[in-house]
Amino acid sequence: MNPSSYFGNKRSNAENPFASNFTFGTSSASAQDSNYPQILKTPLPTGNPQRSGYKSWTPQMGYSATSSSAVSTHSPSVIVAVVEGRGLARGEIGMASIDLKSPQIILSQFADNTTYAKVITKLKILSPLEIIMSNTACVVGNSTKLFTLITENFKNVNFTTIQRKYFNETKGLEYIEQLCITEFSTVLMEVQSKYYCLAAVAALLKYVEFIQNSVYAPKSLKICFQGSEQTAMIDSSSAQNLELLINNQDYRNNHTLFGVLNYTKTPGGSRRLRSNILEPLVDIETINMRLDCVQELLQDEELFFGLQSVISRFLDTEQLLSVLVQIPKQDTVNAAESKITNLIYLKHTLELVDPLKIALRNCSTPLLRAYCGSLEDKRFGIILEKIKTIINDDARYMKGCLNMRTQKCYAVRSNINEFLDIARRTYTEIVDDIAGMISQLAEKYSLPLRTSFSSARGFFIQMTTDCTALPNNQLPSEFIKISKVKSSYTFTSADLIKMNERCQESLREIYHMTYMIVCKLLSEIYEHIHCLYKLSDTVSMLDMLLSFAHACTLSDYVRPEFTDTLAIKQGWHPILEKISVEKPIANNTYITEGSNFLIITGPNMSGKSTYLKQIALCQIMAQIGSYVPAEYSSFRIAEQIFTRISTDDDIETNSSTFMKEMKEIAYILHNANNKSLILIDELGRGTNTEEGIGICYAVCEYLLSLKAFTLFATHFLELCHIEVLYPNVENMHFEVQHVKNTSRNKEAILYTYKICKGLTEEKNYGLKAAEVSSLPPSIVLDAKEITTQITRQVLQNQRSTPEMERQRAVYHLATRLVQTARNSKLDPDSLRMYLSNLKKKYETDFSRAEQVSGKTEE
Ligand SMILES: Nc1ncnc2c1ncn2[C@@H]1O[C@H](COP(=O)(O)OP(=O)(O)OP(=O)(O)O)[C@@H](O)[C@H]1O
Repeated sequence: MNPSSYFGNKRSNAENPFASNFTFGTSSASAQDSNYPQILKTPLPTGNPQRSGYKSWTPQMGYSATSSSAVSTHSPSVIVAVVEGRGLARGEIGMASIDLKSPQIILSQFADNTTYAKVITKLKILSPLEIIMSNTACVVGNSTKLFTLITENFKNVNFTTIQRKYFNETKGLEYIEQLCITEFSTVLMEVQSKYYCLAAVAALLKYVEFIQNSVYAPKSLKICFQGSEQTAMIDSSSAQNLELLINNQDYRNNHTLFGVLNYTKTPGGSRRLRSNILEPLVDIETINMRLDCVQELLQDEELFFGLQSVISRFLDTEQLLSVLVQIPKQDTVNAAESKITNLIYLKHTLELVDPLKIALRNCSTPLLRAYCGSLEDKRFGIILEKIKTIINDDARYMKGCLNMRTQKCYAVRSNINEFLDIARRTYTEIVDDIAGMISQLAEKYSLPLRTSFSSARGFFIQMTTDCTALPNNQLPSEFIKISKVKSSYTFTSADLIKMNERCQESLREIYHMTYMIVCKLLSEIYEHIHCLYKLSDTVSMLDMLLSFAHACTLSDYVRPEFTDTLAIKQGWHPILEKISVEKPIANNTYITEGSNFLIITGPNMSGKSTYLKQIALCQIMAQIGSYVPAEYSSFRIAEQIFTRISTDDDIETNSSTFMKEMKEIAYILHNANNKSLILIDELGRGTNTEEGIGICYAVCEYLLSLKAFTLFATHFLELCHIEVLYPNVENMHFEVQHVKNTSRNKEAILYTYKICKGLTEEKNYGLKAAEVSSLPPSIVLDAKEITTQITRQVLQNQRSTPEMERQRAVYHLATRLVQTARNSKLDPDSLRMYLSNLKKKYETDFSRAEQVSGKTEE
């Protein structure tokens, strides 16, 4: 039997019209091989495709192996095809992506603006290994703006251009019809008129099948369509500023939001958490369903520990599926070994379904019940029964390469293939001979020798002793390839090398015969295998929810509510809590539509940036279904979260820091809407004060035209004046205290990290900081004098008139009335009565209030 056909492969090599044209390298160029990231093509060194090393691919080229890996803590395994509409359809984007570790294709199509913010953000979230675009996007001297932007933003990602003809929507539809598993076939209805994502998927699959040197089995892929509306958008620089996944000081440590929440036990759970943090939900019902689960897990210890113990035994189900649904084009030893391993993993995974059901049997929340229900699928039992007819009951996943090698060797039951039984007896004899030979050598030289094994060296000898205990301080000459780590020696002998070779040879035979049996078995169970998609979804979601509950047990988080107000009582910064010995000082936050713009002032180091970040982190935690670090919290769903926060370790020059600031702020202004959460910290610090204030003022005025919730931290006290002009602005500040340092007879600042109403009364705190630094006293004195003069002038200009104050009061009254009317559960008649009573009471102010409230409503 040809193992390649065990899935009933209709798209085999022989039938592939292109097959003869392809010149693939060795199997080392396969993405299944763990070397895959190391063999990529040279990354694009500059934004200019005409000069640089991006590659243009045609099927005739196959896949060349010449390059370095893209560095990332999360090893990239996603390939994305991007295509843009032409002519009138410019700006309409089609995307298709596949994760090589998970057999899932995600399609999307959306309209983007001229900055292509959505495409760039989506790509950043995918953190792709490779991006594929049409060759027409980068015609020499006439590249499209999308191509230029992508190449500029993804300098370390590999680019491949493919002829436009491969972006073929008809082929895309055919691919989906052929490859999508039945459970997800409704995707066809969603995408059949979405030509750009269909075109992208056609190019993507054609390319992936050839670089992988394998085809996907029919009806084997989960294919989903994802518009851009279901999740909140967090652009990549905000994700970086907020340290969602990577710590800005040291990328290796886990002082990030991901680090705070990640108590997942499976790779799938951790991937799910990662993608949720980058794309929080916006649907309150779904978020609340998750929160119900977390609450139940927190209230029911037995459920929590029972579930955690089962989930932690799962392997990477998505990766397993990914390998199971691929049909290798060449039958190599590696392919055989990998299929046998995967069948053992599959058995191990299916054996966990019953324990998982038992752990969930008493749960009550709808989402947990739904996941429990999904485990009732009969196909799990059918597959397991079939596997058990061929595979030994005790064949299971074990840690350690020798253990796993033994499991693979003896996986198939005896008496199924008599030649296999003979080969295994031979293998056992060789292994016994090796052990016997090593104990003889130990006796011969009176040395404490042990048999060891590694996948690279096979069997070798290990000895832990001091060399001075040896005759002449040397090992006997019979031992070769000696290496020493601390007091442990490892070596081999010529005889042992020969025996290892015999061992390998018999193993190859065993693997070959086992592979044949495994392939036949897989062909029988293949029709049922798609239930694993459900299982991997269940496991990764349960793992993430358990992780949220686990994080709550370590700190006093609270369940968030969702209203139209952002109200956090005594909230704290979750990452700061993780890294500091003492619990951070907690603070309140209150932002409503009528008071949606906070200007935050305070001396250096008083806690402004920390406060801003804490709010965004709490918002994200709430929107992914986690509890949040506070005593009480209520959030308005944010459709986008924008931050402009200066990072301390900015190594760029002043001018480029300024340009970065401007780019970031322009991005916010282009994309913010009424449902955004915007955090801006120290805007304009990269230029002189007057210009800085000017820029801040203009930006604030623009943002004030939106109903977005904005927090604006600044050292420019002049900005606080906006509160007088705009009633929806509120000044807040971080309080500090002054204490006498008796030993030095000087005043020192004590940071309270407490936020209070109003603008900071601290003046010249920069000068105070300069005073305690090593700046010469004469310079500090001069600086003080000049500052006093300037401040006097500024304060004079800032004084508000009685009319301004009155307008402010009226506005506040008006907004409060509008809110009361909205929130009240009164029937229309009672409401009218209530308002007319109020009107009588505050006749004059009320008529103004009505005018202003009318304006607000508009
Ligand atoms: N709520 C808090 N509880 C405890 N420590 C805090 C708190 N907020 C801030 N800190 C500590 O104070 C340090 C300075 O805070 P932060 O950077 O937020 O100040 P800042 O006002 O933004 O300063 P600058 O204006 O110089 O940028 C932080 O690194 C943190 O260690």
